Amino acid sequence: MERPRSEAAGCDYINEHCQKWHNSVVHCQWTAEKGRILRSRRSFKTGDIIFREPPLHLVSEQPDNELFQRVEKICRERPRDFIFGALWYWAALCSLTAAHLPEDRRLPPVAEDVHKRLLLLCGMEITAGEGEEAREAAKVLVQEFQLEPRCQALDLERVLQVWIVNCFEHTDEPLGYATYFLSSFTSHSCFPNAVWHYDGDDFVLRAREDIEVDDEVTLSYLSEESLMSSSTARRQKLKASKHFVCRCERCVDINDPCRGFRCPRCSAISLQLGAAREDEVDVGEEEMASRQCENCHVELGLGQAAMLNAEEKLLSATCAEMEPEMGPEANSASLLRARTHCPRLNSVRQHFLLDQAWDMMSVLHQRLKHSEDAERLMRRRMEYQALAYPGNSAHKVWIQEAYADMLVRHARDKEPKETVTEPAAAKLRIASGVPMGGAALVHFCVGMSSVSKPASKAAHKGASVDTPGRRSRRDPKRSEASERKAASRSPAAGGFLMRTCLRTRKARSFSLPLTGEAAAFELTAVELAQEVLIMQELRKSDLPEECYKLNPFRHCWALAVETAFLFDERHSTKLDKARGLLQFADLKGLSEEEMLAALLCIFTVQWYLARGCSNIKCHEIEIFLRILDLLERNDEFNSLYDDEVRVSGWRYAVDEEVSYALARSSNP
Ligand SMILES: C[S@@+](CC[C@H](N)C(=O)[O-])C[C@H]1O[C@@H](n2cnc3c(N)ncnc32)[C@H](O)[C@@H]1O
Repeated sequence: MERPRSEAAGCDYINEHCQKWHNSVVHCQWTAEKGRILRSRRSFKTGDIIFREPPLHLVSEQPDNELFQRVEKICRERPRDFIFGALWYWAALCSLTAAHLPEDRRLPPVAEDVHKRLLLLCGMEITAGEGEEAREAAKVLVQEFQLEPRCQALDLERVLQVWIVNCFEHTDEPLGYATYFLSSFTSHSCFPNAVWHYDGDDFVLRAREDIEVDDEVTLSYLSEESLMSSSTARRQKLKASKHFVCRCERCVDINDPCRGFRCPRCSAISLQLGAAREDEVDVGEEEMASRQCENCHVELGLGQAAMLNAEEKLLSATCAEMEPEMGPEANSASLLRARTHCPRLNSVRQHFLLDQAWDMMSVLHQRLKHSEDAERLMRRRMEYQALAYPGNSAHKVWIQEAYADMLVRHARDKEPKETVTEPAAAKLRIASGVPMGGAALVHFCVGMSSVSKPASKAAHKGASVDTPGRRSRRDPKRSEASERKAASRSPAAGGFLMRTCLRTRKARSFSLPLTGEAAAFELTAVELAQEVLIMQELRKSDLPEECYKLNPFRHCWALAVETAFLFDERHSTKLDKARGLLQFADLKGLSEEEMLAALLCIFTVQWYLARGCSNIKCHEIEIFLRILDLLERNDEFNSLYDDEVRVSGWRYAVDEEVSYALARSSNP
């Protein structure tokens, strides 16, 4: 009798595993469209941890190991057969069981159950069929390491495929790869409701949007930037790298807000002419000709379709032409050409290629000191992106940050530097919608900490944009560390640095219980203080000299000033409080870390409240209250203040503001 599909696909085993280790928070299910998927068994709020799991298997380069050296040598000598880096093959060799290995066991074996779970990742139990054959590389390695008769080339080929499809880059030096079990059954979506990050070795999956019971849990295999491109472009990318056609809700929508065209007949912007349908990875001219504009309902026709295609190609060529000129030595010839071409593109509208062109054009404009043009293009990018992607997006925030930085830079170019003080700069940032350089922290420290900022095209031509690759076949030569280094040199790298720190050293700080159980609260004042130190780094270049004079809290002071300006009407009170805190710390020897931490929290919460953000129930408030707890218990601190400004007074004020903001957000 044929086994039920779910059992054949290992779903029963996966669900038992999930019950044992993850309290059945998700349920694995077989679907004809996507294979095994995970459905949520409970609801999650944005930022909540869905589950965390340790690696199933970790493998690193071992430059001193003679066996690893042999693999490296073979890779060097036979590049046609060994198309991946040596670590991929080493990982496969290190994934065999004792039963596969020769008696001498010089290769480290894995336990039987680890091997079984590794094979399940690729659905080997389902797919391994007759006619399956190992490739040359596996055959060569089996011979080289004398693995036969215990291990056949096909056995090695299978574990190699497991690594290729399911690998996460884990460490930089030495380069190390990891596989995870449950996480590997999460489907991709171009509108994902989850996001992952590391916490030490653990893989942590968090809600990126609110998730309801029975919702499928998805994450993005594409970079944040790629999520801004058209359904056809996204599908092409996934097809090329992961060999499947995406059927997520954005890809199957008959509207594609990333590939809009102006209808040649009625002039309205149509989002349907270029949207992918069914399993299309491309919408050819003929297919487009048969499409109707959703506004005038007239079929496009071949002639008009050819014109739209020609315009799109011209735009694509213009982008390609500009890209090589984005390095530091760039001249403005490509800008002149782009400026000539782009206005001719009357029909390409609400289109991701335009967004890319504006990106490069704004950088070039900036270099030529055409500040108004540069700003205008950034605003158009923000408009495009607001429509293009419907949810939380790190990419949107990066662009806003870059725009805010640009406004400040331009103001300082125009006026004597000292007149654009930090408070004035803060005001400019407010106008841009992102008042503080660390806005990405506020929005994304929970949900988006796994997402790297792509290196600026202008500063780092050719830097990878699809990072970090979930299951990506990354070029192992380009380590994450080198990308990070490159990106940190770019002008708008602040958010990136911050996220990188969160992801690598500090992810733990943000694994806060959003439910409010103080016992499980893991954040320490020192960890928060580290955050402030990162902020200091980001801000050094921006701060006016006088801010630095207030040693030892100079950067915090500048932050205080800036924050105070976010609350114009309460300016003096906040400033006084900040000053009081600093004096207190200075005189009474409260640890610098605690003070810095308190300040950061206060500012973050204030910022949040000022924006009337409906999400305020989340961790910022908890951090703040926790710090207040610390301070409240400190009698010396309290004795310095009269009743009005005592910590308990602050707590009361925060409670009030929280209720007010909550009421406002539910009653706009
Ligand atoms: C890492 S696996 C996820 C688990 C997989 N469903 C399984 O059963 O092993 C990635 C594979 O899942 C399927 N998949 C994931 N997301 C998909 C999507 N949005 N549309 C179609 N197929 C998808 C594709 O077959 C893809 O190669």
